[in-house]
Formats: sequence, C-alpha cells, structure tokens
Amino acid sequence: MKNISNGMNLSIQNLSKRFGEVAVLHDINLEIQKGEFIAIVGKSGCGKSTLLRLIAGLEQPSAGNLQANGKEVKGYNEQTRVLFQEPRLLPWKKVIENVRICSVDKEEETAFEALQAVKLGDKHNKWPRVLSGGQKQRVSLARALAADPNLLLLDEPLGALDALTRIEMQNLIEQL
Ligand SMILES: Nc1ncnc2c1ncn2[C@@H]1O[C@H](COP(=O)(O)OP(=O)(O)OP(=O)(O)O)[C@@H](O)[C@H]1O
Repeated sequence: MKNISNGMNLSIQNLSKRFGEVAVLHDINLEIQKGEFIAIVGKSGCGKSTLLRLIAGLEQPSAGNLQANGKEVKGYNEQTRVLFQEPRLLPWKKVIENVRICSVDKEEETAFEALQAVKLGDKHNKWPRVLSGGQKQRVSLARALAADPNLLLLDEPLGALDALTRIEMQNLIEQL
C-alpha cells in the first residue's frame, strides 16, 4: 500500500452550497497541501459534512471552485475515500471480503495487508456482526486504505466509540 501522505493538493475557492432556500456554506476558501492533516471544527449543523461531501465529489457546489491536484472536482473522485460515523460494512460479507470489495487490485493479499495495518489480521474470516464497534470502524478504515487513496476524509468516524477506543484509533490513524 502507498502511504496516504503521497497526498493531494486541494484548492477551494469561493465555495458555496445551498439546499433550496437553506444556505449552508458561504464563500469558503481553503488551500490544503499534500501530506497535510487538517481538522475542521464547528458546531452541529454548520456544514462540516457538506464540505467533506463536496470535496469527495458526492455533492455539487452551488458556486465556486474546487480543485484536486489542479483538476476541477467533477463527480466522485476515485482517489478519495470517506470514513463515515457508522462503519457501513456489508453484513452478508466476511471481513476480508468487505475490505477486498474496494481494494485497488481486488487481491486478497492487499485486503489482508490493510487489515494487518489496522491490527485486525486475525479477524479476516469473521462476520461483521461479531466485531465490536471499534473493530468494525477499523475494518472500515482498512477498506479505505486498501483502495490506496490519496485523500482520506474522516467524517467523525470515531464519534460513536468509547473514549479509550477513540484514543487508540486516533493514534492508529495518525501513525498511518
Ligand atoms: N441533502 C440535504 N438536503 C437539505 N439540507 C441538507 C442536506 N444535507 C445537509 N443539509 C443541511 O445542511 C446543514 C449542514 O449539515 P451538515 O451535515 O453538513 O452539518 P455538520 O456540521 O456536519 O453537522 P453535525 O456536526 O451535526 O454532523 C444542516 O442544516 C442540514 O440540515
């Protein structure tokens, strides 16, 4: 697997987003360089998830410009992966298959390496339902890593975890 810090330059200029009458983001400007680790903080409902969805190409801006490595983001960007608050695993697929489904080459070995990176190599043959909440989120992280992303967007993926597991996962993500 590549290191995520191979990264992506992001340039956000005068970005705005409305949902009908509701103006959620207004005139956002942000430059993010390859390898940077950025946290976006704000009160509930201020538009953090919307900004991440725009960066991932899952939403279209109402105005403004968004560029990834100098190219306008138009639709979902294959080099980007998003981790959501919930793990979003497929319950009818074993752990390794959940990871493999998104891996860059669909090889079992790549999926297994990603599981080892999140210290879950020994759970590869388990069903998602027998894992703890933190373990499920680690599988979700492995699935994102196996896709060899240049940009990893974390939309409060640790919010539902207990404090100790959250600290462990924060450290793991920082190392990766
Ligand atoms: N698809 C949508 N259609 C209409 N309104 C939406 C849509 N998605 C988000 N919104 C509205 O946009 C605003 C920002 O939502 P968003 O989820 O981006 O906030 P947030 O900062 O991530 O909140 P939280 O911290 O609570 O997760 C909210 O008022 C929300 O209701």
